[in-house]
Amino acid sequence: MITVKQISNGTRRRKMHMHRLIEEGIVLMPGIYDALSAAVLQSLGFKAGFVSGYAVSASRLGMPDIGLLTTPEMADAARAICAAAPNVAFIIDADTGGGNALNVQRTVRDIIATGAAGLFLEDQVWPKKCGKQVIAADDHAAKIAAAREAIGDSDFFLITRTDARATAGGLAEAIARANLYMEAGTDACFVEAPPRSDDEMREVCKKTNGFRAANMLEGGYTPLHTPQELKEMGFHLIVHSTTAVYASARALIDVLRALKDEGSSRNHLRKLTTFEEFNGMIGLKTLNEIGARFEKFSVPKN
Ligand SMILES: C[C@@](O)(CC(=O)O)C(=O)O
Ligand SMILES: [Mg+2]
Repeated sequence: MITVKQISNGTRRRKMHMHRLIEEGIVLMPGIYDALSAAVLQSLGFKAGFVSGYAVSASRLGMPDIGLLTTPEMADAARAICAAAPNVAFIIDADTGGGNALNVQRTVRDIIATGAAGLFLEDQVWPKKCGKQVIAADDHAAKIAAAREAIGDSDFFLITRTDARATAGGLAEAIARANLYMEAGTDACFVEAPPRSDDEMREVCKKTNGFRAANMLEGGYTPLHTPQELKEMGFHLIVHSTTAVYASARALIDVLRALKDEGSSRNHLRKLTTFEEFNGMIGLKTLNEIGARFEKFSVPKN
């Protein structure tokens, strides 16, 4: 097992929250996209979650993930999400960080201020193109160094994603980039776009240094695996970026179609949460208790 000490270079010195979660076991991070999906995640006891650009773009803009969602919009979403589920460590999908090294530093500071535990920074050309293109490896390494500088002493975890697998350089280029980015100061790498077989996934783990993330994208090229299987391959973090947003869309389509067709929801109540379950999930009881304490409050008289 890789230890924090082994992957630390001179600029990263202390154990962060995410390092502790990794040491407890492989970290499963469902992708969520708003305060409600974050509250569901927390109510189920997840310790970590991923704020997916794909899902936030869909839920906030009703648009595909093609670079239309802006970095401040993502920070705003992250703020609401972190406030709704303070017990969960969230990694925010910061895409390319909004531009050059200066934009990246501003993005890092903005995202730290949301209360998030870390972010993803990818080497794609911005705005994203159909057919992936990546910026020069050294330019992205410079953005990582800039992000590391902005992180400073904050308890904040940096995951760098490379999309070079889908370009002419293929898997070898993606692996070389992942290792360069580790040298530049990232905490973990994520070779995306994607490892297309178990053999490629194992090769990524064998040939890259540091912590590794895998993305389990339903309907994608990468085979879907359990946490145990991914751990045995050598991964440390698992992102399920689309599971929750696809599940929500499925549930909405099914129940609203039934309502449209039948004019009533009465035959479909099992597909809905109950009033009690829903209120419990968003903390009504606790908030009522706090409210009641202050209703009875009076300043003690000497
Ligand atoms: C992880 C992702 O970036 C989707 C992807 O490109 O694989 C997201 O936004 O959830
Ligand atoms: Mg994304």
